[in-house]
Amino acid sequence: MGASKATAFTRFGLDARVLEAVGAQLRWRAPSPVQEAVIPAVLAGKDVLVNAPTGSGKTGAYALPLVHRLLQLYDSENARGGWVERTRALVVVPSQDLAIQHGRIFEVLLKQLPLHCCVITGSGDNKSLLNTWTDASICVGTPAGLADCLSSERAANIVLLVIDEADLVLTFAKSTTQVQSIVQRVPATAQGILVSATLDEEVEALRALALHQPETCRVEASWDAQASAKPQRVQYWVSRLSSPDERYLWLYVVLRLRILQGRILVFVNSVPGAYRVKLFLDRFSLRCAVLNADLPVTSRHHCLQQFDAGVFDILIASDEATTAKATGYSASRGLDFRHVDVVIHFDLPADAESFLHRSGRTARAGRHGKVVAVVTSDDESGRLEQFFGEHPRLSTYERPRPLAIRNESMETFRYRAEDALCACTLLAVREARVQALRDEMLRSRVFREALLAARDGDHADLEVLSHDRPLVRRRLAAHLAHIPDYMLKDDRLWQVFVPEIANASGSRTDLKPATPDDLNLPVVNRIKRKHRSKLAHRASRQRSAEPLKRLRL
Ligand SMILES: Nc1ncnc2c1ncn2[C@@H]1O[C@H](COP(=O)(O)OP(=O)(O)OP(=O)(O)O)[C@@H](O)[C@H]1O
Repeated sequence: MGASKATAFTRFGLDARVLEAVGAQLRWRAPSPVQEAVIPAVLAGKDVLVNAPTGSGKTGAYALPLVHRLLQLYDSENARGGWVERTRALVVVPSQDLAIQHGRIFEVLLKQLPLHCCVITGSGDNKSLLNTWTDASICVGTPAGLADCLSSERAANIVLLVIDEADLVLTFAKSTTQVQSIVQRVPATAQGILVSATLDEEVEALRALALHQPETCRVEASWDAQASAKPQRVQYWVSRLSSPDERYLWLYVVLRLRILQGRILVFVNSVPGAYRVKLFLDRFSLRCAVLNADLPVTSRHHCLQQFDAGVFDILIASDEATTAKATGYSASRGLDFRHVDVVIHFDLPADAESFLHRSGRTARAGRHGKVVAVVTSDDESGRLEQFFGEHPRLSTYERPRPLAIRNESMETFRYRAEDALCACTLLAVREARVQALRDEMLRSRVFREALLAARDGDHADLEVLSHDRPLVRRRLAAHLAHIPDYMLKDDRLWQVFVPEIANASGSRTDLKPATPDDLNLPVVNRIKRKHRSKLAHRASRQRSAEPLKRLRL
C-alpha cells in the first residue's frame, strides 16, 4: 500500500524498503525536480554538488539514496557473515536546530528499517534525542559536535559524507579547522554530497575540500517546473509606512481584520524587538510565541513542534545570536516550518541572502505563500529594490506589489494600538525575556538537578526561583480581544488598497479582510464559553457550601 503510493519514485531503482518508507512514513507521492536530478546521480556513486531553491526538497534528495546505499551494505554484510552497526554516513549541518530536525527526518524514514540515526550537537541538553553513537549507522551533527566526537577509528567505516547548508557550515563553524578535521578523518573513498540553496565562495572552498570531480545538480524550479503558466507560488508585497512605530498598528490591523490569514511567521531582527512584538500582540489576545537564540535548542524545537501542530498561528522569529553558545542558530536557514501561509518581514534584513532565506520559510513543498516586507524609510525601500535588482535568484521573481491599508482602517485602531504599545516598555520587554528564560530553566531537569546538587538537596533556592514575581505586572486586557460594533460600522474599513501593477500577468489577489460578522465570532464564542464555565463553577461551589443541597437521598 505504502510503496504503491510512492510509485513515481520506483523509476530510480531505489530499494523496495526505501520506497515503502517514502510511501508509508513520509507520504510523498512524486519526487520534486531537485530529487529527480540528484537521486540518480547519488545512486550512480558520484560526488554531487546540489544547488536548488529553499523548500525544494533537498534533504530528501540525498536522504533517500543514502538510506538505499546503507541498506545495500546491510544486505551484503549480512550475507558475508553479519552486519555490525557502526557509523557509515555522516551528515554535517551548521546548527543544532537543523541537526535535530534532520535527525527526526531520518528517524521517520528508518522507522521500520534495521538502521539507526544519532544526533551529535555538542550540547548536553538534548540527551533524550541522542542514541548511543556506536549503534547508529547515520550520524547527523554540527561541526563542533562532530569535531569533538569523531575519532579516526569511528570515521574509518564512513562511505557517505553529506554537508548540508554548505554555505553556512564554514560561516558558523568556530573555525574552518573543525570542518577540515572532520573531512580529513573521513576516508578519501567516501562519496561526498554538498547541498546549498546559494553558491558562494564558502561553498567553493568546501567543494575543493570535500568533493572529487563532482557532478553539479543545479535546479531552478522548486516544484512546478512545467507550470510556467500557473500564477507564481509566492506573492511578494511591500507595505510602506511613515515610521517604525506605525508597524505595530499595521500588524494589529492586518492580523485582527484578517487581511493576512493562516499561519504567520513574523521576522524581527533583534530578540528584544521580537519580545516587544509578542507583548504587543498579547495585549489583543492574539496567541503567539517567540523563537530566538536565548532559549535552549530543545525549547526551540518544542516551540517549532507546537507551531507545526497548530497550538498557535503566529510565530515571531529572530535570527539574532545572543550568546556564544547560540552561534550557528538561524531561524531562517534550513528550518522546515510546516505550512506557513505568510512571512512578514517586520524588520527588513541587512542583506538579500537573509531576505531570500526568511522568505523561503513559506511556499515550501509546492505550496503557495505570501511574503510581506514592511518598510518605513526611503533607505529601506531602496534596499528592498536592490535585493530584487541584484540578487541572482530574487531578480527572477516578480517585484513586490504595494499593499496599502486604507487610512480609515488604520485610524479606527490607532488609539488601541498606541495605548497597547505604551505598555510594551523596555522594562516590560526585559521582564518578559527573563521570565521566558526562568520558565525554561525551571522546566529543565538538568538545571533542577544541578541546583539541588549544589545546595545539598535543599529546595529553598528552587522555591525562590519558582515564586519569584516579575517587577512589572503585565496588565491583562481581555476586553481588547473584542472589537465593539461601533468600530466596525464604517464600510471603508474593509477595503485594502492593492493596486495591480502593469503586466502583473493578470495575477489576482486573495487579500480580503474578514467580514464584520465573522470577525468577532471566535472571540465572542470564547467569552461565552468562559462565562458559561464560570457560572457552572459558581453553581457547583454554592452547592457544596450548602449541606442540604449536597445531601443525596
Ligand atoms: N517529494 C516530496 N513530496 C512531498 N513533500 C516533500 C517532498 N520532498 C520534500 N517534501 C517536503 O518539502 C518540505 C521542504 O523540504 P526540505 O526541507 O528538504 O527543503 P530544502 O530544499 O532543504 O529547504 P531549505 O533550503 O530551506 O533547507 C518538507 O516539509 C518536506 O517534507
